Amino acid sequence: MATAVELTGLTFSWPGSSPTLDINHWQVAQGESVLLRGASGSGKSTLLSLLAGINTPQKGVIKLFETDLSQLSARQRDKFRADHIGYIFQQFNLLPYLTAVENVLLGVKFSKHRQRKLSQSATNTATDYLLRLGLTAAQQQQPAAQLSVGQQQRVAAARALIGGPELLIADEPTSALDADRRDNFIKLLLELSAANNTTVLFVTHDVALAPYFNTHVELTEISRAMPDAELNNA
Ligand SMILES: Nc1ncnc2c1ncn2[C@@H]1O[C@H](COP(=O)(O)OP(=O)(O)OP(=O)(O)O)[C@@H](O)[C@H]1O
Repeated sequence: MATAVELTGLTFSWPGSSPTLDINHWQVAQGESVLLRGASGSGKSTLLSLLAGINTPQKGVIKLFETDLSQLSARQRDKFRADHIGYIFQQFNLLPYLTAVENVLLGVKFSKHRQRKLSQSATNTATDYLLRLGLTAAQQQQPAAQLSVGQQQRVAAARALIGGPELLIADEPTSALDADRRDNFIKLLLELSAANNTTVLFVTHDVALAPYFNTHVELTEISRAMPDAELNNA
């Protein structure tokens, strides 16, 4: 099976700190759905930011679908991210004055590659995803700032999924959802991902989500670094 993610000899430190991550080797196969767990402060979001090319490691190689990110300029990394990665951030990063639909459309706006993968118009896809995620037609036309936190979370998911990115990175995307909505959300997210052969890396503290994923990884299993005090009892 083709490899989606491959990390080799990777270390990353924030300025003035001991290494947050020290990963000898880790790989994820294409189409796999990975649940990534770890204590608070252990470096999960840091790892995701490296995979998305937002930060770069001091040492080591990050390959995504055979592309070595270190060989790309910052601009090329931005393009690579826009084309191939859907990212659901912990804080969603929606534009507050744009409507829910307009926010979702941002997911394909900067990528011809993702536009070409749409099977219907971008707007129809956006409204279809939002409807399936439980936002009414009226809610879809509201500015993001007027939506509840749980609704914003689902808008962020639709934006990440539109245009079938090869890799979906999700950082605690269910924290604001109640149990019913969370289960529907995760099922739909994985269903849409599987339909597009999207590889999923999903960070959560919620153990109830474990059965939905085919691979479970604890950050300390792949990274030797033991950063700050919060890890002492991990
Ligand atoms: N922008 C930053 N600048 C400096 N240090 C940072 C920055 N972001 C994170 N860190 C540090 O890196 C370490 C790992 O943080 P990170 O956010 O990756 O952990 P996490 O596992 O995602 O935590 P949580 O589960 O609480 O979200 C922490 O010690 C944190 O203080």
